[in-house]
Amino acid sequence: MSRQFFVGGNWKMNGTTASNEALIETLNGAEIPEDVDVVVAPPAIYLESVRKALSPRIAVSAQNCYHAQSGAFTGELAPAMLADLGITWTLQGHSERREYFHESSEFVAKKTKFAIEHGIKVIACIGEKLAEREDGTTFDVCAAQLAPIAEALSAEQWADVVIAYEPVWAIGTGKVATPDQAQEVHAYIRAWLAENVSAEVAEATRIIYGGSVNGKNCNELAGQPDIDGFLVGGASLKPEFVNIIAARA
Ligand SMILES: CCCS(=O)(=O)CCC(=O)O
Repeated sequence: MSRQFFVGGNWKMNGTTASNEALIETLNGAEIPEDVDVVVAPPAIYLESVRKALSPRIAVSAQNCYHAQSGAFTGELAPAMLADLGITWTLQGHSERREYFHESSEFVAKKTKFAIEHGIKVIACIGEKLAEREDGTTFDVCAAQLAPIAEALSAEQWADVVIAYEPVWAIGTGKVATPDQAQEVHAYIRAWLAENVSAEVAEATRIIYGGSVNGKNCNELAGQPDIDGFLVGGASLKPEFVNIIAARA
């Protein structure tokens, strides 16, 4: 089976109305290959304006959303609100939320399931810290982060999931995993899915790489058999994001 390439841009906590307008103009003018799904994830405050201004060829994602549709959850947003704005994706479990907001893998799984049950697809982020890689526990960490998600979802719900592998030591550092390093973990993740979910889910699920992807390293990474795309940070805020989208083409 060939999996549709997937390129996400995580704007994180960046942007102004002026810089967003300039980036959207670039993206709206870009020729996007038919065999690539493209999603951008602006900060929550800009979701509505970005959705309204951006070509429908590009989907829009939240960077997080809660496991409730309303209630006393100050600062959170609900899947229903995303759907109301035409937002079709959300990130879940980004390492910065695990680190700074102490999100457990069980909490990430609960939010992932709730989002999918309410019509929002999920980019589920997993990945090891530098110390865990140096200790040789990368696979154990990824397995521990995947297990609650596998426990929570039905096989059918995996159709609404993209897994983003993010070696935390490569995020925003300029250090990028080598293609071999990334491929090794992606292959492990796919094998883990085959063993713990199903062969069909393992084959169909996009596993994308995130961690200092840019216009220079994207092609070699895209050539790896189990790298089905990217979740791009800083470079997604620049015109070079268009080159990264075309990496597979
Ligand atoms: C899988 C998450 C990757 S991300 O969204 O943090 C972008 C990576 C980077 O900033 O280098």
